[in-house]
Amino acid sequence: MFIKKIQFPREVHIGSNIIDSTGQICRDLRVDGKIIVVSGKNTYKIGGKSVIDSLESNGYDVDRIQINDATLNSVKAVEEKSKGFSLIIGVGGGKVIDVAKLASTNLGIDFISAPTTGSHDGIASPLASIKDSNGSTSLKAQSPIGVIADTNIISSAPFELLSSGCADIVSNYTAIKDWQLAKRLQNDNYSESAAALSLMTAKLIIQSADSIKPHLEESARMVVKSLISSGVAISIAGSSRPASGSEHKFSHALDKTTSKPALHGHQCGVGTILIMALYGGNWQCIKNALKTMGAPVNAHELGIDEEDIIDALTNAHNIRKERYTILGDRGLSRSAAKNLAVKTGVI
Ligand SMILES: NC(=O)C1=CN([C@@H]2O[C@H](COP(=O)(O)OP(=O)(O)OC[C@H]3O[C@@H](n4cnc5c(N)ncnc54)[C@H](OP(=O)(O)O)[C@@H]3O)[C@@H](O)[C@H]2O)C=CC1
Ligand SMILES: O=C(CO)COP(=O)(O)O
Ligand SMILES: [Zn+2]
Repeated sequence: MFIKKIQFPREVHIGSNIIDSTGQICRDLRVDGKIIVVSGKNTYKIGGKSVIDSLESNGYDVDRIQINDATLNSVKAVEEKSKGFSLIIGVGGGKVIDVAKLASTNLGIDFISAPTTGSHDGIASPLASIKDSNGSTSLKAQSPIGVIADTNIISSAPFELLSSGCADIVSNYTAIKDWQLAKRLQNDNYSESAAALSLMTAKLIIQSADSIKPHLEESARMVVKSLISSGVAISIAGSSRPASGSEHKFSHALDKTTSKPALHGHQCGVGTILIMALYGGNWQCIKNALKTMGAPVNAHELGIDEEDIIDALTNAHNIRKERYTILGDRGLSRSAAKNLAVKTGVI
């Protein structure tokens, strides 16, 4: 019998200074036992410390661990330190949330996601993107039991982090095209509702591009809600397919090739321009929307060498070969990649 399991967060809290209510939220969620807080070097000071203060003032026994990258080594380190704890809270960007999410899954304990940026759509999703020698692997994990998104912290972060989240959502456009193609050519599992939610979220963010402004809590709130909704689409699908296609393969390939990668969402945004052009779609509309949101639209704005863009385009099909996309099994030739990048103004 075919059984499908879909997990969603039980509670989502979005608001100004909501991070200071973490302890009470954990009490309301009936969290019992010791809690460990995972954060990064910057995000400990930005949010981790407030989370710990709030938990301690609500009587919790708390410890913390800092991680620097989203690798299996970091996941192992968190697992080692979290034995005997009943909940992991990830306070940070995508890297921290993915590591905390996967470690909690492996230990069989609960997880709360406390994003300090609106930079990626893994905030509420049940998947973790882990960096490895293949570039990146999307691993099944669990959804958070709760999301605590402090709009004061998120809107105070550098604006590029928020525009990166917007671009990560815009990339749903080409992700869905690839998913539909894989359904037609490979009979891949496809969910109409996940695809519709993912596409609607991308359309809404493009329609609202004008109102996404730096340091405005209302903008942060809108982007976070969209990121959560994109994460829900991922939950329904049970895979990142509604939010990750060949434009993401391009970004993961860039992470491998370039010495100084740009933000995940920004790379995916530029990938979306390129892949939309490959589909013969309205790439100019994608480009204009990204510009309006303040996201990069070319190699120069990404701070990446033009040659690295071509390398990533020609290597992208080798990332996650099992995931069928318009890049097919052979990918782009160097000359085709160059033509595409020149045509779209990416180089
Ligand atoms: N699981 C999923 O479904 C998804 C996962 N991802 C993954 O997420 C990652 C990308 O996330 P992203 O957030 O861009 O990258 P990072 O987590 O690497 O964060 C980028 C930088 O921003 C810093 N930072 C975070 N919050 C703030 C803040 N409020 N103010 C100032 N600096 C801050 C971080 O500090 P610090 O050093 O403290 O961490 C880090 O240096 C990728 O690994 C990607 O693959 C993306 C989409 C979906
Ligand atoms: O980045 C993601 C969705 O935005 C997750 O996708 P991946 O499966 O490509 O890591
Ligand atoms: Zn992404």
